[in-house]
Amino acid sequence: MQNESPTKATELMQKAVPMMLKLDVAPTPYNYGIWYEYVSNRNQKLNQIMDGTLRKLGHLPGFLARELFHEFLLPEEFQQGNGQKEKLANIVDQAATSSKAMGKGLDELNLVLTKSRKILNRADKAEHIDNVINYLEKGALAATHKANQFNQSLDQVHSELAKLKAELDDMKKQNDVDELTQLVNQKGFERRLYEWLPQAEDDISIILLDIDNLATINKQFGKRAGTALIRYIAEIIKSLAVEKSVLARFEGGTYGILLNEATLDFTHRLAELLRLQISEQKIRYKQSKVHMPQVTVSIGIATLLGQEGPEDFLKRARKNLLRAKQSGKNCTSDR
Ligand SMILES: Nc1nc2c(ncn2[C@@H]2O[C@H](COP(=O)(O)OP(=O)(O)OP(=O)(O)O)[C@@H](O)[C@H]2O)c(=O)[nH]1
Repeated sequence: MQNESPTKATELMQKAVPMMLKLDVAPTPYNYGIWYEYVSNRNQKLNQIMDGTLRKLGHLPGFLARELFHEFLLPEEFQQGNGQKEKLANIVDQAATSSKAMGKGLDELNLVLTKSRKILNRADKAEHIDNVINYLEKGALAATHKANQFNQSLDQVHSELAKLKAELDDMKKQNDVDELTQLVNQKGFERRLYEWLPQAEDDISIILLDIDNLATINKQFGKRAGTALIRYIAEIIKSLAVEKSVLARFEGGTYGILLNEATLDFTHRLAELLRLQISEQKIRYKQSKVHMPQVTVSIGIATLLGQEGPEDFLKRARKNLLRAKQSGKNCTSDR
């Protein structure tokens, strides 16, 4: 569920509640959540499934509502079960209770209106009209009271959702960080790649960089030295400070750099700059006077082609990295 403005949320609720009442849908948190999403019309797949089921069965079974809620409304982080899920379910529960009350209020108001119409049809004295006016006034007042309560509860739901969203954003950030280097991890890199691609207007490029012979370095100088080297290369990558980029470490000595507004030519030059900078480093062993042998990296680059999807794009960069390794290492390959 997105963080709507109160006006928009009220609008959606006012659409969802009558539909739920018409189809006699139980106001459970799951139902409330998916019907709210349904009327927002922003999730085509969910709407298709719901339309298809309603066509076939005439109603939406409870178990399906629960499954749809989990599949379409709970982001991955909520599903990891760290209290967020319950918090969200409570919020939905709270909103469902107030939407039920609002639904009842609307029903009562409808009843008042129907009765008033009947009385008016038969009214032939001024005092009848007076009675209808009083009756309508009372009905409208009661409905306004319920609507106010409903709006208050919506405000509360919104502030709680905003809190939850901030918690979730923090969690996402923490989940995306590689502890060793403080760069983004592979999952974070891929997440950005999936976010960037659909709205890509300019050239998007990937640099995949891998330390050459890390296994040998580990063997010769120890794993701690190898790990220190992984951190050191990460610092060199950070020092590039390229705008609109995502700097990541995947695993071992492999790094990924995602660049926005970067042509193949620019990316190639940047990759070569990095490669040369790394190969020129004189790295001392355990802060002694002994230097490690020259440390080199191999690089594969790729620039997004037309309608290419994120997986194929990344696969192409990996292929080019492999080609660089197979061409004798310490070089950059873009095909
Ligand atoms: N020191 C250290 N080594 C790691 C870490 N993670 C993975 N490795 C090691 O990195 C090595 C990577 O080995 P390979 O993938 O064979 O690559 P390589 O030896 O660098 O050889 P090429 O990539 O072909 O140049 C493996 O020996 C892993 O055990 C880490 O966090 N620290």
